[in-house]
Amino acid sequence: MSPLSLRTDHARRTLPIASGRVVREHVGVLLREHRRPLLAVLLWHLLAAVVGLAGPWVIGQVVGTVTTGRAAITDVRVLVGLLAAAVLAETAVTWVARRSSFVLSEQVFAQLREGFVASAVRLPLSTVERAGTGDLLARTTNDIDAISYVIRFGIPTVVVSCTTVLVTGVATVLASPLAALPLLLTPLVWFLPTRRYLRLAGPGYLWEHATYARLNGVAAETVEGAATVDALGLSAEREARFAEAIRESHDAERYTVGLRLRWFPWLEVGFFAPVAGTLLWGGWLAWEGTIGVATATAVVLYVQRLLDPLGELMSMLDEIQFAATSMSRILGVAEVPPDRVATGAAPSDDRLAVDHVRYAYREGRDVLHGVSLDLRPGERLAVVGPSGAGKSTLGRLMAGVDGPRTGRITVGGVPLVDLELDELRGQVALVTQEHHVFVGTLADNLRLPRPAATDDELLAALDAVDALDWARALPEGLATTVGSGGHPLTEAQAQQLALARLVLADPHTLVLDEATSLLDPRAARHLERSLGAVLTGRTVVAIAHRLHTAHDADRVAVVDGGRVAELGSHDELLAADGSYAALWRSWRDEG
Ligand SMILES: Nc1ncnc2c1ncn2[C@@H]1O[C@H](COP(=O)(O)OP(=O)(O)OP(=O)(O)O)[C@@H](O)[C@H]1O
Repeated sequence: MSPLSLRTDHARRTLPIASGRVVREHVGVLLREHRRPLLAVLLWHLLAAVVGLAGPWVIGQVVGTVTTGRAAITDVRVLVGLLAAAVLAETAVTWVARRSSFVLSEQVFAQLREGFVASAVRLPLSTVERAGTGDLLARTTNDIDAISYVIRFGIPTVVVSCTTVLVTGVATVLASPLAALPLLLTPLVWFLPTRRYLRLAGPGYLWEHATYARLNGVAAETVEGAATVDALGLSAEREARFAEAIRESHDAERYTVGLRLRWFPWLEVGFFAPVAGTLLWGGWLAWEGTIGVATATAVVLYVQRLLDPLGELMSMLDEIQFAATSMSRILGVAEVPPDRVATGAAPSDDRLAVDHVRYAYREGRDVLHGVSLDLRPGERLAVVGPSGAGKSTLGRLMAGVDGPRTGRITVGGVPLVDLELDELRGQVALVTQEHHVFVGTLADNLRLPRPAATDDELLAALDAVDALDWARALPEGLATTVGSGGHPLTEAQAQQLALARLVLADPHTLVLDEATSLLDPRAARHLERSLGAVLTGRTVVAIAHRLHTAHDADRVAVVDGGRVAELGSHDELLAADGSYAALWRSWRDEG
């Protein structure tokens, strides 16, 4: 497979990538929004470039005066004084110009980063899961870094270089159009190689970025699953994955380095040809007497002065090309369509209803085939069935994590996906085995669902889940920093923290997805007591993998092959003698 078709393959698997037109439009909007400061920056740099012209002109005068052989020492002194003043003025104006462009760059960068963070946190969970965390991580780190470099150093460099090149170029031509002719060599040498480079570099850099995303994904997965890697002896497998991801990055980098290696020599030729040209050509013109020595000297110095900014401009062009692909990845995050649009409709009651729901993770492959279920407020419904039947998928849909492909899941008559997320979480919540403790105080962690909760309410929520004792025993109580790097919490404590958050969110319906199955039995019993307190008075859907949960439930739904095969109370289903009765008998006999 060619590098570029590989790149396209990568792009399909990752989050969207904005088109070049979207990137250009966004840059246009940014420039328009910062029009005034940008104009000020341009004027300062223009002034710096004009002041900078004085130096070569004065040197030209010194050379011209000295070569006449009749120079008075006072004339030379005056010129040297002028030169010193020109250098001082250039330094001062350049300092002000650079400072103003740095301030502008920081403002633009902050705006871009805030926009990205806002889009990233709004991403639908299903999209992040499908794309993998590596891609999002790479966009948050590598891409933001690339853009930050270009905005912080690129904008100032481009502005300085363009104005210097423009002003110096015009001054050179004004000094002597004839002597400035070798300047034309530069565009002649650069045109074709630069066009080719720009055509290939964009896709090449996109490919490179995609391989970084893959590498990040493998690294993040390995760190997150370090305990599993260790327990199952998966180091060799992880190493092989790393090696493959690194090889892919290496191939991508080789490709883009190859592009640069073929482009750079032409840049070098384009730099030095006009200097050598003006030196020879200007020298000959002065020798012939067509122009004066002072003019020839000034033209050669001007052309030489063009070299640095041109060099910086060209190397920035490469960085800009790299950052433009980063920008298309950053802006691409905002192109993910929302998976829900709040309509403002308010549920009329607490009834959750599933109506002919179909759902597919991959197009054309439904895993739920027209599921309908009506929950009775306050009941406990156990969902049982063989592995892969669609229980967890149904649970996610009933909690509004994903929207159905067709059909409706409503609460009080309003589809879950029509509710604001905050509103939804006050109606129905999913309880899983995954309980993230965020870095912050215990109080911060508890207040996530209800930022306005008082300390007393937090303590009451902890008490409700039997967690008050250990929470009080923490070094600083509610103010103790927990989460990565903070005071360590046990797995059971982290789960209780999540349950206390649920008490504060106070949804009327809970979907439990095997919430206690991974804990050791003692912790599980303790946690079940805490859970029991949270469940009281709420409608509960328990995705059950132990049948005794089903036995205790008001009703049992047997899901098989993405359909509700049986629905009724434990006794009714036993009497019906269907698949539930068979499952129950085999479980009881095993027990
Ligand atoms: N993220 C996903 N991407 C693609 N397919 C998925 C995904 N999650 C689940 N599936 C598929 O959907 C089907 C239903 O899976 P689901 O996890 O809902 O079943 P389950 O009844 O909860 O199984 P288990 O009891 O083993 O957890 C399975 O065929 C599964 O392979």
